[in-house]
Amino acid sequence: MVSKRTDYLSWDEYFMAVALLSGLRSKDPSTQVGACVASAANKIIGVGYNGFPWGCSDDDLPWSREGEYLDTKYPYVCHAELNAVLNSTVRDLHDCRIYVALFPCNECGKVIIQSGIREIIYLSDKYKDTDSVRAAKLMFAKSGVRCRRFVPERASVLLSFL
Ligand SMILES: Nc1ccn([C@H]2C[C@H](O)[C@@H](COP(=O)(O)O)O2)c(=O)n1
Ligand SMILES: [Zn+2]
Repeated sequence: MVSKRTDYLSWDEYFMAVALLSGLRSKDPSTQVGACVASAANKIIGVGYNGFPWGCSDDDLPWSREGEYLDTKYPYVCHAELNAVLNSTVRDLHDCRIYVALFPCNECGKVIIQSGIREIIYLSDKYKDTDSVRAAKLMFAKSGVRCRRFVPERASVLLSFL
């Protein structure tokens, strides 16, 4: 009898890989973030990546990190989590989880909580010492939104077009 494959992706690996793949669409030169919303039944409900809003050309607005606030990307860029929630095929995200490459900021934290998402699975927490992430964690704790770090059991997932 032929046995089934054993090295298939776990649900966590699958949704995190989709999040990371989505992040490859980002034009941000320094940090590319992708996010994937999954339902309790393990269906993909929405994906997103960080980028400028509709109608705001990637070539017109600044991608700088430093300088006058209005000359940086920060006031303009939509975060991956916001886009994943807004791109969702259903409006009610109760009991969904979101996979994201980078721990959510406070603004996305509010969106995640209000959408009904119950769990955040993140890869990096590189901005953990910022007030934004501290505020997000405080809100998640109060709202009962669980947060857990994705602990990889394999170093990479290979995609090949050849
Ligand atoms: N959870 C997050 C955090 C950040 N982003 C976006 C916002 C920017 O485009 C970029 C961060 O840029 P950096 O300050 O590292 O140059 O990542 C996001 O989508 N989700
Ligand atoms: Zn954010």
